[in-house]
Amino acid sequence: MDAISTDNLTKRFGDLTAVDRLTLSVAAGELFGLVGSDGAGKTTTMRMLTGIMDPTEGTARVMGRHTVRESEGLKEEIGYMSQRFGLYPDLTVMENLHFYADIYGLPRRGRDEKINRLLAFSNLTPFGKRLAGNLSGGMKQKLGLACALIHTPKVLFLDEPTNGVDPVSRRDFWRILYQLLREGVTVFVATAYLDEADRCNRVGLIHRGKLLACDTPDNLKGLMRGTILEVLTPSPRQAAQLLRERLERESVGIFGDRLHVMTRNATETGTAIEAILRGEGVPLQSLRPIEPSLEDVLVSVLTEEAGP
Ligand SMILES: Nc1ncnc2c1ncn2[C@@H]1O[C@H](COP(=O)(O)OP(=O)(O)OP(=O)(O)O)[C@@H](O)[C@H]1O
Repeated sequence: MDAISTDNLTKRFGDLTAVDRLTLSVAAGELFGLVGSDGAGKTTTMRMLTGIMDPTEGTARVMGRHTVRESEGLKEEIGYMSQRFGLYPDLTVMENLHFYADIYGLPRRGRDEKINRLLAFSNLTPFGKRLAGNLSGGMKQKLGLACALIHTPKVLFLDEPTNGVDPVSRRDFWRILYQLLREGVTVFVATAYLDEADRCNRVGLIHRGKLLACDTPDNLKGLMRGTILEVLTPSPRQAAQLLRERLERESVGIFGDRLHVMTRNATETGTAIEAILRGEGVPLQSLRPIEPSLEDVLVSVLTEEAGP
């Protein structure tokens, strides 16, 4: 049985179609990433999958339960960490966990053991008595996760869980997610970070409510039509501006200190890049074709979607 399956799941707000005929399935034990920029429809999808919002059309099932007709039973099966997950800043870490244990009606017997296990699991044991409001961003995130796991859900929904969290805490958070996967939990994570998407078993690219592509990160990279040329120069911004002005069909992105130029004809574009930069006196340190990243794939899929 699939852990999650949707059939033409659609949500409209007036004239706006926030989620547009989304059909996908996620196998039990899978780590699935829903990737898209702000406003793409990730949160709305998640709200429908968790039974918080009814779809306008279409259906979804999670662990076999219909998200509208069986929303009560559904809540026992799932954990949901929303973007503004409800931690109580005036309660301690421990008290927050007890509060969620009460909400989910966890039996008294075994409750302390469960809470201690979750504290250890999320590396929060030394902070049990600290007020949640005084935790760092990364620790708040981990406490939110621990609260979402209090009733041992089979499917975990995470809406941009590491947004605004420092890179070390993000890595830590993902280590915890992998541990959950080993325990057989299915994880459905929405993210705008493409490096996080790369860690998922499968990824769905969503844009303006539509699922544009859905596959393993490697297969998605295989969708790229064309080549990425990596340009290394001490003046990436100036170079990007020049290349955007002069190259007609190619898209130019800045990735840290280097540029990615997406092209259908690597030889011709390579020669053009050299000539443009030389002509303007911009030094070129290196120019080479590279493997596309998921970010390149997203740009390429979106460019095609937008049309010529
Ligand atoms: N309750 C609502 N009423 C009207 N429009 C809404 C509502 N909720 C979301 N939208 C709109 O639906 C679209 C999709 O929003 P959604 O929050 O699902 O996107 P998202 O991919 O999760 O982005 P973000 O990361 O910014 O939350 C947006 O245009 C948003 O403005």
